[in-house]
Amino acid sequence: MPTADREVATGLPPGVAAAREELTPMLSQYADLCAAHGDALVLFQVGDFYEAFCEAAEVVARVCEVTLTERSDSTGDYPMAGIPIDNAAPYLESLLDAGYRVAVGDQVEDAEQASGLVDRAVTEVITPGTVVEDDLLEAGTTNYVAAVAAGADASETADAGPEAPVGLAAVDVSTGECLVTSGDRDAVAGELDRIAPAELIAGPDAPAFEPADAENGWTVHEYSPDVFERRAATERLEPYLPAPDRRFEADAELRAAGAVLAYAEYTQGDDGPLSYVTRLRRYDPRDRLRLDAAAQRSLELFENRGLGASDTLFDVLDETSCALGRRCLERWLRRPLVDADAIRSRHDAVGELADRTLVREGIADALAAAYDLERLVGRVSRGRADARDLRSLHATLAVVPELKATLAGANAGGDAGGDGVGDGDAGNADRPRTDHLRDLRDGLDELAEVRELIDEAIAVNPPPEITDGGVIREGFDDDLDDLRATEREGREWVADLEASERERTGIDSLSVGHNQVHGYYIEVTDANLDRVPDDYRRRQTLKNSERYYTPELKEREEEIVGAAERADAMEYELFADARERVASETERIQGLADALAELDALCSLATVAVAGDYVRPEVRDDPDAGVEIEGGRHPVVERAEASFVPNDVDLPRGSVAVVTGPNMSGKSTYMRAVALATVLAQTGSFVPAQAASLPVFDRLFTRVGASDDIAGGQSTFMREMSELTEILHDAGPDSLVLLDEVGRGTATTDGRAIARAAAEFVHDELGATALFATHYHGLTDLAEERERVFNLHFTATREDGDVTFLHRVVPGASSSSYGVEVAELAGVPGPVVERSRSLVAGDAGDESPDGDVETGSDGPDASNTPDAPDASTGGSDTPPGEEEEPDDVSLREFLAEEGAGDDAGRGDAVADGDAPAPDDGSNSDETAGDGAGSDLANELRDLDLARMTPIEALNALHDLQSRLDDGG
Ligand SMILES: Nc1ncnc2c1ncn2[C@@H]1O[C@H](COP(=O)(O)OP(=O)(O)OP(=O)(O)O)[C@@H](O)[C@H]1O
Repeated sequence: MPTADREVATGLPPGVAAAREELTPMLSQYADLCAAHGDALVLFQVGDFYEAFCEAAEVVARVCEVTLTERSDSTGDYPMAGIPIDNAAPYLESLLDAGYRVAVGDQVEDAEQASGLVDRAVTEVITPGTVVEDDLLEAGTTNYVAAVAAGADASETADAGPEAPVGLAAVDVSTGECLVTSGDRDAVAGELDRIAPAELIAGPDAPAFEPADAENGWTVHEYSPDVFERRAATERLEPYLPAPDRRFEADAELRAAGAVLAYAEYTQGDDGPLSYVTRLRRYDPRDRLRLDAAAQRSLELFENRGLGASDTLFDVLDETSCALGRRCLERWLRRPLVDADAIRSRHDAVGELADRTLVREGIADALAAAYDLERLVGRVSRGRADARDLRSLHATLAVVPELKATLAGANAGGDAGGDGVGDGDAGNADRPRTDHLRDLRDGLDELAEVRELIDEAIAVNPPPEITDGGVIREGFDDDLDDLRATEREGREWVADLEASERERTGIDSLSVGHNQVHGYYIEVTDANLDRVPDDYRRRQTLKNSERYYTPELKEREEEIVGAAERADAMEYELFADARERVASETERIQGLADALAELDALCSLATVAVAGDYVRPEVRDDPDAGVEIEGGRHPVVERAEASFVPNDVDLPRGSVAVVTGPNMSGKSTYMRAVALATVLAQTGSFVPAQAASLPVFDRLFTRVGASDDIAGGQSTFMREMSELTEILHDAGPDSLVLLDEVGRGTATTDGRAIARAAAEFVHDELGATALFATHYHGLTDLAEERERVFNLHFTATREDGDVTFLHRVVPGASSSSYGVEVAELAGVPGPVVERSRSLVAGDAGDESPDGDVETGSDGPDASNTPDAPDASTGGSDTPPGEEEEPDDVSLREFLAEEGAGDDAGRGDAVADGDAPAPDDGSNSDETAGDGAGSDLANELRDLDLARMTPIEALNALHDLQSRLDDGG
């Protein structure tokens, strides 16, 4: 979240306020704008610069790193700082990053035409959530401002608790997209996480919503509470949709929608309704797979947390050709579907595009020429588009006939063979294969009249300015052509003048020129002045020459200048008129933008499916359907791992798979791969597997190891527990739950008890389908006690002390965590590793022999699969919570963790395998040795590792180790 630079208040700078009586007219105008925009920093146009004065100037100078100058006038001396208008974007970005809203005070009349002070007005308030400038917006992303509002009985809402309805509305001011929904506090919090607005304005009685990720979250801004009033909101919405009070289910929705549009209008210069906001889409969060911020983060959908490969799922999926498609794909991935037919329909289209290589490539090539239609049409209807924008719009419209033809080819082609992908362009039947693509093709609006209008009206390579002429194409308007012809002929006449005057006067060095101040002139050197004709009038005297004009030249000049000026003005009018005519088709252009975006997103999914060898999942909407995947892979990790090992998944509905195995063996990767397959399938994508049959889940929960906050100690555990709380409250039979190392943020005994109780609750009470990775091997005996709990584990082999991870999942429970080996692999110093080994040996006795653990006597019982749930497990015999963990296990836990990094070591499991650890006290003393060693052992025992940060623990360990080396 931007750090608001709040040392100096926005609005009227104190220095300007103090001198209010003595201000010059210009500063007085500045003061008025500041006073009217008390929540913003006003940038005030003075010629080619945006200026700020007094304390505001100091802010601009500091934040934008520009020079602070001093201005003197009748007001006195005061600071001033400015940024160039031509290159304002980076400076505006710095101000936004520093937490400011910027009110742009533009000159709104031509300085040359103004009699006296130039009129200025705030034309736009730039805020993080409402920027529309391309330079400040990332291509292909959405940028929302959102509003949250309480319902009609607002005064009661604050006390009404978390169940009271909250309205949420979000608008992307650059494209006009507007979403409206409502739900209880938790549902709205989840939606906010998903929408990820850049800015949030909250109604007077709305609950406070904090972003889950403070770094990338939204800025909360205060805004006038009046706009949240029911009547004000209704009036605000009327220009956007008829009878708004009847269109919204919840009163809170109406208020949120009215408020967010009030704010959006305010930031766009308060010029009335935003004509390009043509659709307010109401939706119910339950119509989409609910993925809260924790799930989005832990599955690394959009943000890489540096735990594995460097990409995100979105990076893997994004093969889009244009910004429209990229934004659409992002929306899809943030909001996967829950309607099985809609999912299948997307799969149909992806399948067809995957099969038709030439068609797919043709579409991708065509779309690569498409500009960001949504943002273009936004600029057109805001009256901000220039001639180049209209040309970009034309280039994008020109793509449509080509796309239609290409798609016609797709539909005319035959079936290339089942659900396999990338089978080529075989066959020639003339029946459309998928309704989805056929509908898309039929819906592509060519907007031929708009395309023709732009083509006829706008010059092919227009200049950036629309006021200086050159933007209207010749032949579009006869009057304009006449004026341009007059101008051209005049210039040609002037061009010929030099030769004719030389001939007439006999002065070979005579020249004809032009400058801004004096216009056209005839220049004669002093040596030839005696030959100057009588009709020459002196215009200017230079050092060695004189400049003249003739009455005819003057007349011609006036003709040229007059024609040029009138032509420029006329061009502007013609341009504005053309722009308005295009703007009147905003809704159709937005419809086309939607279709192009969808086509691009589908093509992207198809390209990824072919390149990544994905398969179309069977989507089952019967309530008993479970997850069945053959040869499943993790779509992101497989790109970084040259030899990724595919694994099968057989997770019946409502079952809980307890996944054990060594550190680094692939447990988390496996569990995430299952969740990602669900997300991909419900997004409409194929999945990385040989075969997959998947149910439609309505919510996906993740609670993944407390590994990302190493200094957090207690608070990390608190967060872990509050995430767990949410799952245990909200998950149900249609939820998929991933629990990864629940309980590891606290002391082993407590953690283990919590893990077990949570697993039991998920199974007994929630009936959710769950994967539960743990190093608490005792949990595996749940499989014996609960009908739908079964064990899976990951294998490793150990030869000559070297551990090899096979990354292969097999039924049954695991025996060892290999925490010490992982610590060694990670480079923990030899003496510490050796000492750990001897401690492990002391604990485990002879029960964890070296060698292949997969098939050894302490290996898992392969029969304990969902098909054979009654088989025995390899888990501990002692129920968790009842067994006192030997104290030195905590040391090993720490060693493994420190050594293997965040995702690796969870060493508690070393003593937690099949073989129960020997009883505590005596063993610890024994392994620690006599004398100094036993003192050290006592000190070790007394360390309260659960309350230490890893760094503190490492220091303590280092100290003990040095004393051991020194003989105590
Ligand atoms: N199926 C696989 N094929 C190849 N490599 C894999 C596979 N699964 C995981 N890996 C590799 O092993 C690493 C560790 O995997 P992962 O984090 O899933 O292990 P883990 O068992 O959850 O570890 P820990 O218990 O220490 O958290 C991954 O980063 C990846 O590089």
